[in-house]
Amino acid sequence: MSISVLGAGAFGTALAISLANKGPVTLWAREAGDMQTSRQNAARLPDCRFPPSLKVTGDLQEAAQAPILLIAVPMQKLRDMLREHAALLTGKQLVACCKGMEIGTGLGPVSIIAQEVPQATAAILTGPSFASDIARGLPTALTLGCADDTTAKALQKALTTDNLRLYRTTDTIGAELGGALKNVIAIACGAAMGAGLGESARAALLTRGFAEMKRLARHLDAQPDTLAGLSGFGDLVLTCTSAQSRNYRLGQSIGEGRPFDQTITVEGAATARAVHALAQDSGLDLPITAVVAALIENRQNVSSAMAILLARPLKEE
Ligand SMILES: NC(=O)C1=CN([C@@H]2O[C@H](COP(=O)(O)OP(=O)(O)OC[C@H]3O[C@@H](n4cnc5c(N)ncnc54)[C@H](O)[C@@H]3O)[C@@H](O)[C@H]2O)C=CC1
Ligand SMILES: O=C(CO)COP(=O)(O)O
Repeated sequence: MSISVLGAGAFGTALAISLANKGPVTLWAREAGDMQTSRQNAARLPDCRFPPSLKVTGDLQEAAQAPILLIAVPMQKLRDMLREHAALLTGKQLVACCKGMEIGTGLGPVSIIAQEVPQATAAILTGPSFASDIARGLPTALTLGCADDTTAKALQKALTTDNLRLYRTTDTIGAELGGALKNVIAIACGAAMGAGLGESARAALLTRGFAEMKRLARHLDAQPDTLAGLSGFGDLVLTCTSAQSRNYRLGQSIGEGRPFDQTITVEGAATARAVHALAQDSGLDLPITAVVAALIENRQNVSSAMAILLARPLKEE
């Protein structure tokens, strides 16, 4: 079954390379020209050559011929992209590969697909994976979420490769929450490390951040167990401990008081604000998310944020 990837950033390109080692793949890029001639994505994934079975196109109509379309654009761009191209995407299996919650609605990618392309089947691919690891063929395990288990099984089979092992779940809300929220906690961990607060502080933030993730999952009727899987615990561990992560690096730069390149995709910054607003509306206690939103908006610095967390009432774990 042919597959296309829509969005040719680091992750879309990496997935296209990996899947093209198994069968034909089309990668849709808004600016396809350079990649078509150089057979690599020099800007996002330098030195990862495209296999011959990977076709790059600037024509979405051509890419949208495939029944399975992986969508790898940044979360806050997803709704506009779907809306603009809804006619081409209708009836397809749309697999969101982005991680985050939308500012203004607090919704994740599966819900947004359902709203914008109601005649499509919505799924999500998420979990611990750096684009360069996938592109280089290093072993990686991810979660495929789709509400319909029969489709989930078919997508799991279609998207598994020799190096990319997929587990599946029908809990799409849990799967998308895991990928979205780990980025917020990674910013907190990076900030603590950047400010020199130490690895014990990072372990505390990671663990209490995980408690927050499960709290929000319960509130949104997701299964807290999903958060203990690859999307959630797995991605939290990866992103909170590696300077390969852009979210972690943004946190580090906040902790060190350095500016950060605004052109880099850092999903956790918008997601912190989206989730903090959702928590405020529903009276949910998400203290780490609240201080990350405050750090992003320059309403707190790392030492005042840490003081807020440490001064909270003592409670049962
Ligand atoms: N880079 C990574 O290691 C991983 C990234 N992801 C997720 O993948 C998503 C994309 O991230 P990256 O590829 O890393 O970002 P990126 O910044 O490398 O690339 C984003 C791409 O989206 C394209 N784009 C933006 N708006 C578009 C639109 N309306 N139509 C078509 N294309 C559009 C841009 O041209 C760019 O090529 C994010 O949600 C991220 O969390 C998930 C796992 C790993
Ligand atoms: O999602 C990722 C790893 O699973 C990539 O993390 P960053 O977006 O923080 O680089």
